[in-house]
Amino acid sequence: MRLSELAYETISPDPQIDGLTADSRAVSRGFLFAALEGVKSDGADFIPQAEENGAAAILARPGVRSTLPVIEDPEPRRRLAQMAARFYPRQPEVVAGITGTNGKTSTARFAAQLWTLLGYEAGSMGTLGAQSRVYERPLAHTTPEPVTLHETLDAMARAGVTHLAMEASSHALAQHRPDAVNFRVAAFTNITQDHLDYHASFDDYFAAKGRLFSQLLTTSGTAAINMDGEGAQGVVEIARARNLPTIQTGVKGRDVKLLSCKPHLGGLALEIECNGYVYRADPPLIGAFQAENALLAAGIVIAAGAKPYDVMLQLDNLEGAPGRMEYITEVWGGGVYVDYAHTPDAVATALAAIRAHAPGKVIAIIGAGGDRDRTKRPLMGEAAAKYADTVIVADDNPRTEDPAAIRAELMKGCPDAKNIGDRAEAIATGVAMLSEGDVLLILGKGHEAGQQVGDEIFPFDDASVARDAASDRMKELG
Ligand SMILES: CC(=O)N[C@H]1[C@@H](OP(=O)(O)OP(=O)(O)OC[C@H]2O[C@@H](n3ccc(=O)[nH]c3=O)[C@H](O)[C@@H]2O)O[C@H](CO)[C@@H](O)[C@@H]1O[C@H](C)C(=O)N[C@@H](C)C(=O)N[C@H](CCC(=O)O)C(=O)O
Ligand SMILES: Nc1ncnc2c1ncn2[C@@H]1O[C@H](COP(=O)(O)OP(=O)(O)OP(=O)(O)O)[C@@H](O)[C@H]1O
Ligand SMILES: N[C@H](CCC[C@H](N)C(=O)O)C(=O)O
Ligand SMILES: [Mg+2]
Repeated sequence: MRLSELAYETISPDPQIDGLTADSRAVSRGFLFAALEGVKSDGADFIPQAEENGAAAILARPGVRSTLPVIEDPEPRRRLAQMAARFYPRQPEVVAGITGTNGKTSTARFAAQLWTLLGYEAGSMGTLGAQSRVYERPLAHTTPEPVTLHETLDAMARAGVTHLAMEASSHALAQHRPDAVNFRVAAFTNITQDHLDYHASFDDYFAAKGRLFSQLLTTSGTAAINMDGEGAQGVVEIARARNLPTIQTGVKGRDVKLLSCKPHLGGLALEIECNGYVYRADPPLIGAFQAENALLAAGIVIAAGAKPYDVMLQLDNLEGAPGRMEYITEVWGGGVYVDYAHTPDAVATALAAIRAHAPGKVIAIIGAGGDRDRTKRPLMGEAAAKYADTVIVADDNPRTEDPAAIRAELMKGCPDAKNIGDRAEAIATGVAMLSEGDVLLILGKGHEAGQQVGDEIFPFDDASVARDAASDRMKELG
């Protein structure tokens, strides 16, 4: 493709472009290099390296110099997204974007499952990677940077995926990563505190999420909104200002209304009103909050054109996402579960929810990642102290921070907690406390397969460590 076709402007000379990237280290001969200002460095400083690696053109903010043809744009991130979408032009026919602090991954998986059950070739993209029956790819980000994003969308569409549910993280929305995706549906789970290390204020955080509805959702699109989620009203207002139809779900929902939710040992007994009819469903999902995500997923699928009746009949068949309230093993009549709660609201929600599935004590392991929002740590500790009978504070991806200091910040909210940095030891300690009817809920890492210390990632999987600890404990008990 010529630079002029990629950039949609007349330019001379007009070189052939064979690829594009925002990382000078990934530049090959014939590539366009997008020089972007980041948090740590300025991509413009790497133009000489890109030139040396054989770049054919540069995209940069006005005033940046190079010996190569330069496409100047005051919003180079958005322009890169548009170029990536031209370079990798295919997208699944229906793409639903899902934003919110908690529940994106679960909702994306549920929507993809519902579409698949209805006979569509469907997929999901997000924290668990790009997944579908016909195409899979691991991803480093929940919402990848635009080149990887459009390469993946293109590959999925070529493989036959027609319906895709993808997570849109607030970082991605603030950085215009998904700006060139054709969103037919935009969905909102909730907004509570997270990522205040990156967004200057809570209002900024909401504004980033709001972009999905105010700017990225197409004018013929529909907003699906979990009305029980914090912040839902703000999203309804954005949709109203654009005259966009909404599908409102949840107890407070108008279109897919939750009449009752009764958690039992193996799942959730739901009563739902939709389109004038009442439906009963009993999906094997743990945690009443999963009903919000399941109904929002139903709202997405209905917004994309499926018949409400067909969708409602499939809710029984939903399966939880890996690492989200996932049952792992049993010890002495007590259950061990793994969950991905890493915000104050998620810790509170997950622990409150597990009670309904646990007649005995609730033991929680919590941790908080390094190089992330520090102000959420004591609040996570407080939530754990409030909703669990016993709390153990353990390490969770300390990254470049001092793990003991992170734990001390968590402990401010739960001073009576046990402080056990080593995560395997913390899990073994939790397992040893279990008796009949109790639950150990290991929070924060969910599906993750590693513990990041400094720049190194050591293999670590909560589920398999818990299984080993449980089998050791059972041997010990004879
Ligand atoms: C805060 C954030 O989102 N940072 C992302 C951002 O980094 P940055 O702006 O700091 O980049 P930088 O290091 O300053 O570099 C600026 C530019 O120079 C380029 N560069 C840099 C060095 C070099 O030698 N050559 C070069 O060209 C970089 O590629 C970049 O384009 O751009 C980088 C390149 O695309 C990303 O890898 C990086 O993600 C970091 C690693 C990250 O951890 N991001 C997380 C917080 C994130 O995005 N998370 C959300 C989900 C969060 C959630 O919902 O829970 C996600 O969608 O995954
Ligand atoms: N609707 C909800 N309301 C409150 N908490 C929820 C909800 N759904 C999920 N959670 C909690 O949030 C955790 C993360 O869920 P999930 O992975 O689906 O969210 P996410 O938004 O994709 O998170 P991330 O931003 O890390 O990708 C769950 O493990 C659970 O503890
Ligand atoms: N997407 C989230 C994941 C957090 C998971 C937790 N295990 C941590 O490392 O903080 C983030 O990057 O903030
Ligand atoms: Mg996610």
